[in-house]
Amino acid sequence: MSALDPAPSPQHAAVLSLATTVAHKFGGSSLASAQRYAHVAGLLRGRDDAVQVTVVSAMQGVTDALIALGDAAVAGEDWQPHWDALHEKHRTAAATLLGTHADITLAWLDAQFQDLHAILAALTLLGASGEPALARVHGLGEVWSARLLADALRAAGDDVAVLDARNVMEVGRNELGVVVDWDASARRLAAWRHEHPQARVVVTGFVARDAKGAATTLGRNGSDFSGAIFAALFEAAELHIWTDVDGVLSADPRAVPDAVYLPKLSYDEACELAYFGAKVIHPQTMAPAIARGLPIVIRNTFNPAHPGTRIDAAGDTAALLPAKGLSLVSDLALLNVEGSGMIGVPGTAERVFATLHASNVSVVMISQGSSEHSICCVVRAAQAQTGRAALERAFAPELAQGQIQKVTLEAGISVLAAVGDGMAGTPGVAARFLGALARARVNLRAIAQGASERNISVAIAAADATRALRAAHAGFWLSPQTISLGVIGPGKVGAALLDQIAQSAPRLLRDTNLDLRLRGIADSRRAWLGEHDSGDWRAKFDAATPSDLDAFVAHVHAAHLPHAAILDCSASPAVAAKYPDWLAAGIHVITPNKQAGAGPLPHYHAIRAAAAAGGARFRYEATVGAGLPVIQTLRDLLDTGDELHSVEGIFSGTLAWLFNRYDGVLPFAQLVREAHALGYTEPDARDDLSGTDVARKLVILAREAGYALSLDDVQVESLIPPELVAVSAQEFLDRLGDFDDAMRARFAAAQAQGNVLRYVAAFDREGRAQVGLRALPASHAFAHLQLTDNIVLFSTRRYCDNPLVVQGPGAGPDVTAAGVFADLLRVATALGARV
Ligand SMILES: NC(=O)C1=CN([C@@H]2O[C@H](COP(=O)(O)OP(=O)(O)OC[C@H]3O[C@@H](n4cnc5c(N)ncnc54)[C@H](OP(=O)(O)O)[C@@H]3O)[C@@H](O)[C@H]2O)C=CC1
Ligand SMILES: N[C@@H](CC=O)C(=O)O
Repeated sequence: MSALDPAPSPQHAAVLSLATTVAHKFGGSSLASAQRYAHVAGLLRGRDDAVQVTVVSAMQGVTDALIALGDAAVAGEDWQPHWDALHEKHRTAAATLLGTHADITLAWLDAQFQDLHAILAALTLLGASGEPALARVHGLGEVWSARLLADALRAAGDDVAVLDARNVMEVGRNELGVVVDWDASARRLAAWRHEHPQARVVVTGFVARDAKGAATTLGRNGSDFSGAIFAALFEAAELHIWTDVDGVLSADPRAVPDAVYLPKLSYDEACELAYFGAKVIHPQTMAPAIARGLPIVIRNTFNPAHPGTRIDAAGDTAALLPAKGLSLVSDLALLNVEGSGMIGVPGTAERVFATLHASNVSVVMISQGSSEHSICCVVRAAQAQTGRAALERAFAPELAQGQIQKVTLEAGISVLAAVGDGMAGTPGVAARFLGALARARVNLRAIAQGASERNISVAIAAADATRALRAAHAGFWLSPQTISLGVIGPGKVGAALLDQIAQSAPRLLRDTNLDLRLRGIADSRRAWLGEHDSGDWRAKFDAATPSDLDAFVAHVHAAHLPHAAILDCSASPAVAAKYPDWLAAGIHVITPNKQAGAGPLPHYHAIRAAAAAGGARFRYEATVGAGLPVIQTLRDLLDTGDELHSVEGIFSGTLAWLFNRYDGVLPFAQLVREAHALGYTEPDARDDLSGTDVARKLVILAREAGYALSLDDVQVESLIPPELVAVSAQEFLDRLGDFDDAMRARFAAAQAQGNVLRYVAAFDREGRAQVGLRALPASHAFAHLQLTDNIVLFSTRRYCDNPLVVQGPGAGPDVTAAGVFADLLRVATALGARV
């Protein structure tokens, strides 16, 4: 075995090798003040480890202060005030922590600071040539920290040994970083242990010695590495890394507030997540633990009752979901070398990466298609220009010859990675990951998956990063599928919809993992914009402020949320005119407003085209038959290859209700007013009585069946007296009673023939469309409807002898809102929610 072998040899492990030896490592945030040292001491004393080895970082901020002191000394700047401050900080901490037991520690600290003073004075004279002394300075924080913690334990009555790692841990360096000389370190530890057999040992993190015995450090985050090394040297049963979080989360909680805590990870998963910025120890620091199969537990110093995240070889064998977590690296750039001269030529990849290596550019991700036409890699943004310049120099002859067409650099890149042992060998994981990103309209610049199948990484625009992270997190069911909702028109239908959402949202979140997040409500004059839908929407809307529709939609379509939907419950053509833009931007549109489905044909086509191109959904089931599945039934017939022969029925809840109730005695106008009050009519009841609303529904169905029908093509019988066509909606209701005689006469004539009056719509395959009042025999199916019942008869090639019938209540705020809500849930299902 070489002296610099990465794994500790068991025969040279420390003399005390007990299954109950537990190593602990506390970082600077756990040791930020006297109170925290006291807390850590109490935590350690509360454990029943047979042998307890505790590796400590410097007090929070001290290593940075020591580096600054050393730099100031080398630069010949005045370091004395900073030395004073650091000295005072430690004296104060010691005095507060130890109280009446502080004297000896204070004297020791004073001597330590005098030594530091002498080194700094020497560095001031030596300047840049004082590198070894600098390393000594940088590691002093751990020496002081170990003494403070040990003295706190001693003050409480414990027998504690302090191990200065500079006397034991011997390291060298190679191109990949620090290499431990396990044999030498183990020999020294055995000798030290012989002199210090205590069951409690406090060890300085971060610092070590080189082969010549000079002080050195393990570099940034070196204390974690120290923890793993000493856990291995002491042959501990476990290493507990104490930090300020409960454990590892499935994603950065700042970007994904719903990130979940992961109780178990395998070493491989921890390495993948750690590299991508999750709050885990650095992969390199885990190497000694991995080599020995030593479990690492990430724990929270401030919540020691929490079990934390356990990292070991097995990981979470009971995990049900394939992906454990998502991580994101930002501040990256994409370098691409592209050219037909690269195809089939061996050595190009070697040249690309050798060039980047020679320029000290670290490669984060690599992707090459099998055509070999281009090789792209992701690098740190700060190194990107250097990398591109180096590649252009290296490939200058090929660029000049045209064998390589270009070397490009694209800034503003992030890499998102899905990580999990369960991804390996599980078909569909990539589809789920990439599908979630596609539905959130995230464009992928490059993709990489290694043969371990444990990590799939995608390079994306940094601007999409948070949205992508949340979409993928929800796509793997690690967090709820979130849809940002904006409701336009909190009138009768809109209010009912808002009430239904408020009532159902908690259950949907709990049972189906769907997070319907109401973030805006607008009418024609004002809007409430917010972040979350908890609380009474009416109270929120009472506080609405003047707003325009564009600002409202921009808020709802937040970049950080994966999906957005506008629920338009107005009857406004101006709002419907915006649908193509919204759909093109990826916003789903769900509406009972017929102005789009039955509006001008070019506009209708623009809506369809925008939805098809952008991938956003346009759902408008509630426009025909309110909550009844009319459009969906027609779609199902056609999608399965049937042909529409005709459609006929009663499409107006208002008119159905009016003619079901009208008996020639009750004033017709009174019934119209009642229908309006009950919320059956359109905002302007003339839309119903004029037949326009029915004609719109017929146009919507005809268009669904593939006919380019417009409202002008429909033969419409209006029930509006000509005198009331141009008056206001209210005046119409007020004066309609003046014209009751005409309706009474019509009713009497029908009744005399044994008929009933029904307002009927009909369309046939020749494109003939008409709506109007008909006198039908009392035996007719349309004569036996109840209340607001609609009835729609589809005659098709399959349903030719007997039509397919959809029947039920076709108007009213509650049923209409339910139809809109059901459309929203269908969209959510298409987005991956388990509704
Ligand atoms: N009632 C029913 O049974 C059915 C209704 N529908 C459809 O549902 C929709 C709503 O009907 P209903 O709730 O009865 O109507 P209401 O008149 O009760 O509500 C309409 C809402 O839209 C708002 N609104 C109007 N114009 C605009 C605009 N330009 N921008 C933003 N908001 C606007 C209104 O607010 P304000 O004017 O104060 O700004 C009001 O809040 C209609 O399209 C209707 O055809 C569909 C099927 C059945
Ligand atoms: N006013 C309409 C409402 C539904 O579209 C009707 O009465 O049917």
